[in-house]
Amino acid sequence: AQSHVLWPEIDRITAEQLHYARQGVGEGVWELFAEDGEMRMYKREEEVNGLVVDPLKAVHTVKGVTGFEMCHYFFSPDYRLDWETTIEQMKVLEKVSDDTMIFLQIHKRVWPASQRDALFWSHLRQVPDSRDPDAQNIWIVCNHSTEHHSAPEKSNGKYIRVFLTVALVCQTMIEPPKNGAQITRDDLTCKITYCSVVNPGGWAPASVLRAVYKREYPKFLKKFTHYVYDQCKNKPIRF
Ligand SMILES: CCCCCc1ccc(-c2ccc(S(=O)(=O)CCO)cc2)cc1CCc1ccccn1
Repeated sequence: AQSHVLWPEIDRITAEQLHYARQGVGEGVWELFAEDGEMRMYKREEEVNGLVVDPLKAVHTVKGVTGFEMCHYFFSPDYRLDWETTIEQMKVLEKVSDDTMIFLQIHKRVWPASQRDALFWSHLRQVPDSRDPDAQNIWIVCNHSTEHHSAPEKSNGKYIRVFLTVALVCQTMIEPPKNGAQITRDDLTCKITYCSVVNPGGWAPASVLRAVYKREYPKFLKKFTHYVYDQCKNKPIRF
């Protein structure tokens, strides 16, 4: 992927999002708006040109899966329609490399707003932890809006294009069994940070957008994490 024209942007945005995900929710004005078991979901209320673009940050802890497994199921197109309930269609426009693809997604219409689509590159990467060099247990998927010749903005003008930056950062914690036995899924914990900023791209009532985010994001993260647990529970562990 290093040769692709997008590579410098992918490298920069992925590094930025990793740094942003690591910032605690203590700083700044994060408002807790949803809790469910170990999941905590925060938002900041922000508007750009009168459009709601509330940044979202969720933290969650899921036992029994690794960070790689969580990021793999988030990245791979093969499973997306199993857990993403807000999309009508999904297409891989370009496979840049094994760890980088360009997606076009048509999202379900949220009445009374117009229907949206999202065009973004998606990049999966294992990151060495700068603070703990031998920690090989952090994975990130970064999704960021992009252009693409086969999905021009004005192709049919049927959908308003959203602009998004999303990061899923997952860290595997292992509680080694006392008796030196082999690691099982009971010894695994995945610490998740999910960050997203979605600019709706065109006008949508602030009240509608905030209601959608409040309803959809907790549902999405809960459904996604349960889906990955169920997919992995009877399979060999993949780090
Ligand atoms: C009037 C509504 C305008 C915004 C509609 C919209 C469009 C796109 C997105 C969205 C959200 C998450 C991703 S992802 O994390 O990369 C996973 C891959 O799909 C990509 C796109 C969101 C939303 C807002 C509605 C909504 C909120 C949470 C979840 C789903 N939908």
